[in-house]
Amino acid sequence: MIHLFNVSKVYPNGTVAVFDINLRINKGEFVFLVGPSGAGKSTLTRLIFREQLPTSGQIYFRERNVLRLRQRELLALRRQIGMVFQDFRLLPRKTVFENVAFALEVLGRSRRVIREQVPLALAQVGLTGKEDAFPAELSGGEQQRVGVARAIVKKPLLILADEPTGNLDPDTSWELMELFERVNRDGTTVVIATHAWDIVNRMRKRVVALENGRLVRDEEQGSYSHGA
Ligand SMILES: Nc1ncnc2c1ncn2[C@@H]1O[C@H](COP(=O)(O)OP(=O)(O)OP(=O)(O)O)[C@@H](O)[C@H]1O
Repeated sequence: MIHLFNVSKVYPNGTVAVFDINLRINKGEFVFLVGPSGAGKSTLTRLIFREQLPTSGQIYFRERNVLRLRQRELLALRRQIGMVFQDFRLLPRKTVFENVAFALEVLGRSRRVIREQVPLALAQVGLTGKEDAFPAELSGGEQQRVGVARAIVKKPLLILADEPTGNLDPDTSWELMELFERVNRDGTTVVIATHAWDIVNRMRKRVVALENGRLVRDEEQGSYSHGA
């Protein structure tokens, strides 16, 4: 599904954020992208979402070269990827329902589809009954579940989460991981950038480790040592 060939990213200030990465992620996989702060995890997720362009190398999403997409194809790519962020990025003046609905509105979905799909997504993340609440009225864990509902409501092929538990306590983090696991069991590919080593070690999933922008380890049922 995702294929990176010799991908490097050098920011304009000269920082080499990602260096010569080769990586293949297949449909249906659950992958943790780990590494210390500054290792290049966020940059890699931004490259896959094509929010950033690599300085060199090639990136394919479903056999399409994402560097050669026209505007329409770029929108199609983003429709197939649900992003989840550390800081939730909810719209504060919109309710839970409206936040999730917005993801479909920007895709031009009809009101009928929105009325049908938003409650389903909210039920999937366990937020039925919270439709009319505003983000500030929710706990961090609930806000992140809205973030996940917003990502899954588009029925993406891939969920790309950047440090999704960074603002959550351990119990809430676990609940979120169980949610990602359920989404993955239903067939969605899940890639999570994190330095939550305790969660990674308990989940026993594929672990791709970055250090100083380099891919240093790629293991099935991998682990991540504390402080690494
Ligand atoms: N827009 C930018 N301009 C210049 N340098 C950047 C930019 N974004 C990131 N960097 C640098 O690139 C390197 C990789 O950063 P990145 O955010 O990808 O790492 P990370 O592994 O996600 O870190 P963290 O866990 O702290 O989020 C770091 O040295 C960072 O300072």
